Amino acid sequence: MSTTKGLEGVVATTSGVSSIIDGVLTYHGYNIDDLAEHASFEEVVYLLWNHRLPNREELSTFKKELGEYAEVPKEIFEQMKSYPISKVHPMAALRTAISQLALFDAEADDMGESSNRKKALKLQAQISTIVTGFARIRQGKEPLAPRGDLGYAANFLYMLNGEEPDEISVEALDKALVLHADHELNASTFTARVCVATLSDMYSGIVSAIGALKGPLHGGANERVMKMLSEIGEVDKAESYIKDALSRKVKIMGFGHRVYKNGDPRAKHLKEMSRQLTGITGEPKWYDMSVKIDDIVTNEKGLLPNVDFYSASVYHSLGIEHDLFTPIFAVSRVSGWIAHILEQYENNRLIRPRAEYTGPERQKWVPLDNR
Ligand SMILES: CC(=O)SCCNC(=O)CCNC(=O)[C@H](O)C(C)(C)COP(=O)(O)OP(=O)(O)OC[C@H]1O[C@@H](n2cnc3c(N)ncnc32)[C@H](O)[C@@H]1OP(=O)(O)O
Ligand SMILES: O=C([O-])CC(=O)C(=O)O
Repeated sequence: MSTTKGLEGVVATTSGVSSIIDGVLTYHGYNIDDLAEHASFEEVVYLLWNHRLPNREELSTFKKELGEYAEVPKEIFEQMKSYPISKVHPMAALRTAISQLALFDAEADDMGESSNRKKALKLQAQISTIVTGFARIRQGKEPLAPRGDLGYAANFLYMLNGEEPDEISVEALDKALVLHADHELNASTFTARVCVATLSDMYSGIVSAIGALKGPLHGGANERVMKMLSEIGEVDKAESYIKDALSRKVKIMGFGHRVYKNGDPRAKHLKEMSRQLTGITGEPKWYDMSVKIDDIVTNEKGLLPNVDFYSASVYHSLGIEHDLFTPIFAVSRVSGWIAHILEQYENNRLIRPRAEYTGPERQKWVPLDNR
């Protein structure tokens, strides 16, 4: 048996959802640069689930459906109020709430195609209500009912802040959601596929994926990037901070990637958004500091920023609390997880690789009293 640590380079499935070929990312064949420029998040979700772009009427129906399903059972919020809320990370709250959501869905274990499609809509619509509801509850406020007349990104910001967002914020969040929606067989998507390949239900797949996304080597990196920027505080302190961290072999969050060795194509879009938004908020130091760190890490280690690096200063500029960065990643990525779960169900086989045994052999049983 041969092993590849971390399954690097191992092709574990076929997929028609998204591709990374020669450093180019596509969702169902559409280049991420085109989608970032032209597509709304709802169009991207439709594309990922239906393998084609919607026409005007289909898009309008799809948006309406997302609006109709966005309300969550009141018990979800009642339960949140009983969490030890000051100590609960929003990703942990999200993981629990999505699991709880399944209890209120009579069709949770129905594997029929139309039932799965309905669950997909519910999950995509309700994850936004859950993340924003938790953010409000921990501030002592009541969650807000979703507004079906707003688009997905606008409704998220409305439910978070309690006021209609400005156009620039909506556009920025919408683009960030587009950029995070899917990414081939990343760790959380693989987790979701492994889970549902046992023919477990969609909610279980999403709960598993949230657990994987939460880790700092994956989606959890964006919050840590902002922690690092905040610790550095000023642009002229960046160089000594980063060089010191590198000399101590500390990983710089938001850099490096298992697949991209010549740069993550999403990073340039987020970099430009960071430049614009930090200019608008009058806090260009976050962008300047990020660029400085980018230069140092590239020069010192040859590592380039991934999607998590500039998204930190983008979300910060939108006034979003730092521990909500990864939940927002989940709000977007649930679309990709669902697309992969549907694809897995369509052509399923249990995912069960092997492990090369490295433990001791021929051990002799020792009775309890003799140990
Ligand atoms: C949405 C996403 O999930 S994007 C990724 C988000 N995660 C991060 O930003 C966390 C920081 N980055 C990392 O930890 C890694 O680059 C990962 C997890 C993204 C990729 O991991 P792998 O492909 O396993 O690369 P691996 O960790 O083996 O790194 C190879 C070498 O580069 C170094 N390296 C990789 N990333 C970094 C980093 N961010 N800072 C410093 N050194 C790094 C490693 O220490 C290792 O060095 P060594 O060979 O001297 O031991
Ligand atoms: O693909 C990966 O390994 C991580 C990543 O960039 C993502 O999930 O967006």
